[in-house]
Amino acid sequence: MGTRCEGLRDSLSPIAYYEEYSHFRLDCLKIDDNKELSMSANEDLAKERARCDFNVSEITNILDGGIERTKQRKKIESIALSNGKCCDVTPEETLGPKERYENAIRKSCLYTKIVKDQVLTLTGLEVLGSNSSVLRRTADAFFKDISPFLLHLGMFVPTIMGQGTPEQQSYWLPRALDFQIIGTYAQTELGHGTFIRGLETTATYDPDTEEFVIHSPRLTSYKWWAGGLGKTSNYCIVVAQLYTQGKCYGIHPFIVQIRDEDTHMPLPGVRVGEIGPRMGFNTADNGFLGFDHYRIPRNHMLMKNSQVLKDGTYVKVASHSKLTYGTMVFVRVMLVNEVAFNLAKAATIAVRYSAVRRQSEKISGEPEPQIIDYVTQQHKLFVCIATAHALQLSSNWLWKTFSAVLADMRGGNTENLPELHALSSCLKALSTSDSAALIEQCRLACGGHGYMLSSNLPLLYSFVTATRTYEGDYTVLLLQTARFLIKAWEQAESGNPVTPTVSYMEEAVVGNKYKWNGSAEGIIKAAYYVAAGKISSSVTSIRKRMKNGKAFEDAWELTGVQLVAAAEAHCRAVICDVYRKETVRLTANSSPNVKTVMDQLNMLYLSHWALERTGDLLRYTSTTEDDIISCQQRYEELLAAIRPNAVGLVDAFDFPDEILQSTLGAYDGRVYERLMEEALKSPLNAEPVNRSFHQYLKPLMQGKL
Ligand SMILES: CCCCCCCC/C=C\CCCCCCCCCC(=O)SCCNC(=O)CCNC(=O)[C@H](O)C(C)(C)COP(=O)(O)OP(=O)(O)OC[C@H]1O[C@@H](n2cnc3c(N)ncnc32)[C@H](O)[C@@H]1OP(=O)(O)O
Ligand SMILES: Cc1cc2nc3c(=O)[nH]c(=O)nc-3n(C[C@H](O)[C@H](O)[C@H](O)COP(=O)(O)OP(=O)(O)OC[C@H]3O[C@@H](n4cnc5c(N)ncnc54)[C@H](O)[C@@H]3O)c2cc1C
Repeated sequence: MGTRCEGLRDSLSPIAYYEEYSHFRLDCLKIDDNKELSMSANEDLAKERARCDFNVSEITNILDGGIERTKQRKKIESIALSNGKCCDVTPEETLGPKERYENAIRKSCLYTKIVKDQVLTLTGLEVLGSNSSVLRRTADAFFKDISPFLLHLGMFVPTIMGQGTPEQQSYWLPRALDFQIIGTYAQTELGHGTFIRGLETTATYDPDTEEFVIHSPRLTSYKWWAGGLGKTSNYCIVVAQLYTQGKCYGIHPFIVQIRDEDTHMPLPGVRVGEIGPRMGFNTADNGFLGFDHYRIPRNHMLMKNSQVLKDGTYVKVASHSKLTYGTMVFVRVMLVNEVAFNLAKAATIAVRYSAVRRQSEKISGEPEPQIIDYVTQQHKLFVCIATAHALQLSSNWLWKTFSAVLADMRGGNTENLPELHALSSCLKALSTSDSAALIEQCRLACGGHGYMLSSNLPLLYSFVTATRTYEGDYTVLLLQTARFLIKAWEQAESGNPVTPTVSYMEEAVVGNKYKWNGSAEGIIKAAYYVAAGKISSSVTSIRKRMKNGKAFEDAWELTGVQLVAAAEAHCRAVICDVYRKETVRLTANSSPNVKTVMDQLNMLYLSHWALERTGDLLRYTSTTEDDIISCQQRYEELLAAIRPNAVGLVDAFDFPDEILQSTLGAYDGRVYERLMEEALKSPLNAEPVNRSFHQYLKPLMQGKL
């Protein structure tokens, strides 16, 4: 579909290509076969690029984290994409489930080999650290859906790094990084996903043989969901309840071999398979796994945070009881980046398409406008670009926070872990929820063609909507943040110091109402006051319920709706704040027009959320109706100001066509030609008459059924 993919079939024009594969003439489709489908780029998009008034690559560099990082990313992308083998001649989505999986494995091996042979030599292990988002982004040129290797690199390897002792790491990591073994992360069970203390798989230590006995006592204890588990992995991290010397010590991670390294057959005592079709992730062989008194060596328990000695003595090493949850915190941090990237893709597709698509008449008899010229379309799309920026910059900031807390923890200081947990939980919840909703908005903004799988918007949605659930459900994670906020509020009330991300509480506990001021800083402050107001209301409700005789747990449960809203408001204020500060910092030395357009996007995001939350502003601050009216007016002015630069802004995300994989979003804007080219690849078009005609239709139509 992209330029390099076309190279695969360079010698054939689209029509000749179709005829070659379809065995019948295109006149059946009433296309004049003397005319080639247009190969030239769309003129409207060319005009959009000509009118863009800022230097596109400057914004690309900002989003990448600097010019050197852009160069590095482009180098990695060009290595991976240069051989053209990433493309499928037959669209992935037209294959049956088995063929899709096999094709995904073929491409995963191909991509892995490119990474091992060419990318690693360039970057070293950095490719799995600060460059992992580049690796992830480039992988999308190979997979429209998900690679079965995602969990290997995304969770298996990070768990060994985060939970293994140095000896365990030096044994397992070289094998895993060289793909001599492939693993996944099997935590969730049929019966429990959220409440991990309730997991039922057991790991019982037997000092006589110095082994753990892994067992699934009942159906609900079967592991369920792990990506790459069904058919691909031969090892996995199993999270199980640890029993030793007759006592249960709670859940712990174990490395478990599930398949023979040579034959790939499941080992005796292991029952493993794939869980069946799902809304997305259909190339990721998500699996189930059960154990029948299956034995593993003692040193296969990951022992960085706690150990079982040879005689069965349990030793707690870690200074914080939740360090075993470390991989989840890491992945939540990574996911903010992941969804920012997917939203940027959707925005690129929808904005480019909206510049190409013409529909209706603004003024009777006048030429049909580009749909991007409707203010309602701008309202749907520009917030998507702004949110992609907001989440990308918040994700960089969160990554820095995560790295700092990790460094502290290496020195034994876990003081900042609760704040990191609260932040990563709410940022994961909001970023995934916002991105899923906005990707769907992009699909709707593309009308009927957005519904085509070849637009790539449905697949992007089905992937991103899952991120709202996995790695901690939206509501559940916001309730975790709420626990932290309520405690912080009580600290602030009693005059004790609070941590940086909740320092706004110190001023807000006094109870004054904030007077609205429409500047960026004013909106951010108002957002913090809304958060404080909601936290305060939640505290009041809990206290009232307890005064009326409820236990704390019941009062908390009954206040759940308010608590989720409070955590949401807190997180929104943090995103607004970080997005503003990072925009100002990162554009300090930018050219004036880049500064202006980045500021406009930032103001658009802030005004958008102020308008979305007018009820809250009226309730928790001294905002008046006139303030809301002027905010609305400013918002509409921003839509108009951003409009000429919209295509430039999505070009700045710098997605090669191979990564976008979209008929609607390709750089040259040949939307209609690409839609037809893809339609012609449908297996149903491979023959002029389908056999069902003879088998069913004809007998029905002739009354012979
Ligand atoms: C070829 C391909 C190339 C690809 C390139 C690869 C690059 C990879 C890059 C990135 C992509 C990554 C993609 C990965 C895909 C992942 C797929 C999905 C995987 C999964 O879903 S795995 C399963 C995840 N499961 C969950 O998240 C479960 C959610 N539940 C929980 O986390 C917990 O049960 C709970 C937090 C809800 C509750 O825990 P519980 O023990 O019951 O605790 P509480 O009693 O509620 O709280 C006690 C106390 O502890 C605090 N606390 C809880 N959790 C943490 C924590 N993690 N850290 C610190 N503190 C924690 C809690 O707040 C309480 O504190 P308090 O008492 O209030 O002070
Ligand atoms: C595509 C995909 C891939 C996945 N990959 C993996 C993987 O590789 N490895 C792995 O181990 N797992 C994986 N999972 C599982 C995933 O982590 C869980 O599904 C997720 O954590 C949610 O848990 P659950 O399914 O038990 O939902 P539930 O907890 O049953 O949630 C159902 C509803 O109940 C609500 N709820 C639950 N508890 C509470 C509460 N305390 N308070 C208020 N409301 C509550 C939730 O908000 C939700 O609305 C994957 C899931 C998906 C969809």
